[in-house]
Amino acid sequence: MKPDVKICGLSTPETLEAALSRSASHVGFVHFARSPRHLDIEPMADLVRIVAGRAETVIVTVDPDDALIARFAEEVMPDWLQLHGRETPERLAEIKAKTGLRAMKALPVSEATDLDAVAAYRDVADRILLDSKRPKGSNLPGGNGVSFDWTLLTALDPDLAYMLSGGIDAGNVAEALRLARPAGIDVSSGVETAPGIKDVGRINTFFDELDRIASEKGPKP
Ligand SMILES: O=C(O)c1ccccc1N[C@@H]1O[C@H](COP(=O)(O)O)[C@@H](O)[C@H]1O
Repeated sequence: MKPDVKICGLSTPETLEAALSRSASHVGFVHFARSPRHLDIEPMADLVRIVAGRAETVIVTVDPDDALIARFAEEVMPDWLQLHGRETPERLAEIKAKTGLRAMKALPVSEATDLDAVAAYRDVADRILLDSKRPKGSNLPGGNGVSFDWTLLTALDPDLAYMLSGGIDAGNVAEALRLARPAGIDVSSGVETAPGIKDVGRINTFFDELDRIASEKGPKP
């Protein structure tokens, strides 16, 4: 089955259109002040309006308080909140109840035991996102463009439909899909020319590679 493809950290109408025209299943917008991809509520709402149902929309945020989640729900109206902080399973349930939005919980992975956290979240999160752990020296919990050892994921319950992120790009997505078999992949730095600068050419190259992978898997005459 074709994986979901989320292009994250979009901030311009041109790059958003590029992702939509190549049938991204999800498009993501970051609200985190320290991020080079940070968008305030109003510009984020403008981009979500452009999407107009052509893909699922995701706000990426970190430990949001109640006032912020209320603004997301009322002023941006995305389909999903991606929670990339230290939100507990209880807080996740509370955020879902307060907003009525679906929640994707990012869990940081660098070693096998990090996957133990999946059990606590899988019943409350609508999707688990397995991302690389923050590298030393970075002040961002995600969007660092680094990958982790995807062979660790072979130990996961095969029924877990998770998203994979962290340093995925056109050069390694075939290997990511082969080793990790995720239900979806999530890409940000891998389609940028510099942190926060998405590139239409790189977005197209990424989807070209996905098309190539799909054609290799297609039925042989
Ligand atoms: O992109 C950011 O700046 C960011 C900030 C705070 C939390 C998460 C963030 N990004 C998310 O991290 C993953 C992996 O990104 P990458 O492909 O390794 O650059 C992805 O979900 C981003 O949206």
